[in-house]
Amino acid sequence: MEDTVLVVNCGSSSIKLALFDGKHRKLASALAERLNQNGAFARIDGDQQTIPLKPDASQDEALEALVTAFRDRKVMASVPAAIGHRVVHGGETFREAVLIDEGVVSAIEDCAGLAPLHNPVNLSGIRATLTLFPDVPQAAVFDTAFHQTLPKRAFLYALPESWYRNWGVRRYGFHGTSHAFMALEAARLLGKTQATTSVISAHLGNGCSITAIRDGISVDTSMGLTPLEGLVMGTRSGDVDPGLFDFLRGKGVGAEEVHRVLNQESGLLGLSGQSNDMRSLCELADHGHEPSQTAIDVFCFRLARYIGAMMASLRHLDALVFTGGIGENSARVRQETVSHLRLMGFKLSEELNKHHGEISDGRIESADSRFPVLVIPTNEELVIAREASRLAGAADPS
Ligand SMILES: Nc1ncnc2c1ncn2[C@@H]1O[C@H](COP(=O)(O)OP(=O)(O)O)[C@@H](O)[C@H]1O
Ligand SMILES: CC(=O)OP(=O)(O)O
Ligand SMILES: [Mg+2]
Repeated sequence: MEDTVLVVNCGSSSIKLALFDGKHRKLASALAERLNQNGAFARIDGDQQTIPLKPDASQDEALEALVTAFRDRKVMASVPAAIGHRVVHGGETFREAVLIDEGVVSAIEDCAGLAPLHNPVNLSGIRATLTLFPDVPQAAVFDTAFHQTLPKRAFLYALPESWYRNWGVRRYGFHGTSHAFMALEAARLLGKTQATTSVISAHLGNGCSITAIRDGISVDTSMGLTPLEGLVMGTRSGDVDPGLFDFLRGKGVGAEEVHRVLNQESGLLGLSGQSNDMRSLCELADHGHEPSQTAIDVFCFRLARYIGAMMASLRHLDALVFTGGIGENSARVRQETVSHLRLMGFKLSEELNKHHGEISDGRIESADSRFPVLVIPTNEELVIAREASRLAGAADPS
């Protein structure tokens, strides 16, 4: 058996697959998109050829096709030594990554009510690889695990206490794998240990969340019971007044419809009326499309407010960190966000913000900024691979 590790990130309409060698260097990655719709496609990154898929292929079918393509193209010569899965919601059951057995599968099923868009598809990925590789140890790595250190004052809603006790209604937080990686990488870049590093980590991808990390652990975060709370996202609204539900009921719009719109038709897409994709919105705004500029403005202002809010959880701040597709790539979003934070002493260097990849190790603040500001590429797959091989190694009797 080769000591490769396969990482599976099964989303509601996509699968991301990555293969690492025993030293956790990425050997290959692949992507299947638009699953369960009429236009599914898949490809190995860096490969022009697409992988044939049925137009309405499911997660299981796509996963099997991707694994077969890895084998056919000799990317994966034999069965992997370990498999790691991203699982979005681990509730309060999972404080850390675990090896998957029947009990773990049923506990993940129990958490599905809290993440109906994510956990069922994560489980279908797990079931598919259990069928394809029945003898390989498999680990579940939870988005929520890193946030299990939140203090009560940060995770409780001001709701009847029995809702928490009986039904687990509390703030859980997500993107923990990415935020944990930011804690580790920021410490490395700043020449410190994780246990003494305090950062505010902004993960801005399709889903967006921000976390206050004090001395290496998560102490506050913007997402809540579900990944809908907090920042403006691609199609998700983030924070709204819950009074909205009652108000719209009076207009004949039921709770289910409001829920659907808040998740799928709001955020950047809802505000711009055009796209959930920040890159497209920046282009549209450059061409004078006002609703797109408004969407960017609301996005950045909400983010800046949350950065201010996260300060309440820290004793000192080593850096503000940007990551995720938007955080890593959009100098405009970083600039507009930080421009709201002058009073707190954050200031960017225009030059470094635009060209940090070429001329600095990710630092983009100006010389007179009170705090460092970093851009760090996230690597959730690497964290999952490390966790999976650690757990598989621990399970291996040899
Ligand atoms: N150069 C860029 N400028 C602005 N936004 C970008 C750029 N590159 C990527 N993005 C944005 O990043 C977002 C996707 O982030 P990503 O982390 O890849 O998402 P996911 O959560 O699906 O992993 C999209 O809104 C995309 O437009
Ligand atoms: C939890 C969450 O929002 O995940 P994603 O960003 O992958 O949608
Ligand atoms: Mg990504």
